[in-house]
Amino acid sequence: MVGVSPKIAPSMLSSDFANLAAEAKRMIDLGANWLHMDIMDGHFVPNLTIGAPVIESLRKHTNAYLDCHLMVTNPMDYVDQMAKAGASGFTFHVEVAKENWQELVKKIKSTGMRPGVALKPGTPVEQVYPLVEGTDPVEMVLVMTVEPGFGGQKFMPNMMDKVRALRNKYPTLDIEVDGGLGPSTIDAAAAAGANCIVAGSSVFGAPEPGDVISLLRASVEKAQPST
Ligand SMILES: O=C(CO)[C@H](O)[C@H](O)COP(=O)(O)O
Ligand SMILES: [Fe+2]
Repeated sequence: MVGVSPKIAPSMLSSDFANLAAEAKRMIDLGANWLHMDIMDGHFVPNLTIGAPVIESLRKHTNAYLDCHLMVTNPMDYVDQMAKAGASGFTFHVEVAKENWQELVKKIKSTGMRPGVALKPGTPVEQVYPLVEGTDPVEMVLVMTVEPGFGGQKFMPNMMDKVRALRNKYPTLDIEVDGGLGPSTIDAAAAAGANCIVAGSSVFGAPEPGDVISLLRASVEKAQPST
């Protein structure tokens, strides 16, 4: 398998929001590649988290890649504000972009952010193929391995069929998995071909978060030795 490099992305949803800058620095110092930022609007999902003002505040304290996962009903409304705030990646959900994904991807790219598309557990993987193959393709697919909305849920192993299908079709695509990833589930995700690993509760809840980050990376490297 032609692999792509591992990116370990602690989900800051599980961090201490009152100390976000320090938590971000701690994760990067422990070896994280990206910081995963969960933006929720209380409408697309039944939870409300952070938005552009928090990204803007955090950006003043870190140069890290901010991997923003937009769980919102109207992603187009967020592009300019997230770009201005300093987001690095902008991953929207395919379920709310069936009509306007081409325009949306173009707009994300025009701001300099990196476009990605996410899909919920109930969404067939075929729905994202046109977005990967378009003239303005997305650069990452995020496969949700829990129902979006909350951290700390149980990994859904049957989502690995989607990851395998994507990896077989797109050997160099960044494929991210999000939800319930940790030491007991990473091998399944890595073997299926995921290279971008989001992990919230398993990292922040560990006595030694750095050990979990290293273990996640080692599993991806072992499964994809060409990286
Ligand atoms: O998008 C998300 C929830 O919708 C989070 O990124 C995800 O749940 C990470 O948390 P954990 O690793 O604890 O499952
Ligand atoms: Fe997420």
